Amino acid sequence: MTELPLIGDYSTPTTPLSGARIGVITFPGTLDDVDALRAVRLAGAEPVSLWHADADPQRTLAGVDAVVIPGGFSYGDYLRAGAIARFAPMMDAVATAAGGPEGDADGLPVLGICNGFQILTESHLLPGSMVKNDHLHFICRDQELVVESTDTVWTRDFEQGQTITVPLKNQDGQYVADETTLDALEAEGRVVFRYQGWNPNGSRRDIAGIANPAGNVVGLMPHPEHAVETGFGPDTAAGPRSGVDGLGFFTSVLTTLASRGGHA
Ligand SMILES: NC(=O)CC[C@H](N)C(=O)O
Repeated sequence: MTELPLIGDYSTPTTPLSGARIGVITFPGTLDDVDALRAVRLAGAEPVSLWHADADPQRTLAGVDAVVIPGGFSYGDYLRAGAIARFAPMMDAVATAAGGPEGDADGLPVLGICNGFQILTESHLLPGSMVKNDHLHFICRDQELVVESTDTVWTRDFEQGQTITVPLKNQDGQYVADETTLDALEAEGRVVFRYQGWNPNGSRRDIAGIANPAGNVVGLMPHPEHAVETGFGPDTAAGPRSGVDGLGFFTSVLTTLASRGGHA
């Protein structure tokens, strides 16, 4: 029987280190930071834990090449999911390093997963908003997504039109925006993922994930960091829990960083 690495041990050296350092922000109420750190390590980068209330966030961010804002219930989802976390000192520094709402193709790559996506919309780094699922229930399932855009730093290792399967688990997963914003997202190729087969939460135009104008900031509701390791991902034809489609997010950013010609 194949021996599996320990859950929670995100430092297990299964892949050579690329030299890149990728930070994962923890807020009070974050749940998925350890899985995100492990995904970073499995993709071949050095995982770096970041604290939301870091006393010198600019300096800390200068030491990482990219940032993941993970899932969970930051501040208990009080007020609205992500609405309090957006005021964290680390988020101010992330907004600046990422280039503000327009972004910066050479700026800090930022991936917001689920609660991280909610924090990015609340921070106005991505347009629109997340509201309660239309059926008003928490949902937890493996979800098929279509990759609509590979023109972002987090999706370039995928193929346009590719179907991937990653877990989805949330209560506030319905993506909403006004028609003008939705039309602009479509026209600018910034709809990065759409739900396939079934819209699990009533999201406008089946949108599961979007990018900022520069493509360095991406947010999505499903959880790629839970589909990076055989034995723990979604079921596939290759066997139970064998899905590793989420790994492409983390290798994509490494491809981007390598093409920039260096790391922090
Ligand atoms: N897994 C998550 O990050 C989901 C939590 C999120 N706050 C929600 O809408 O339920």
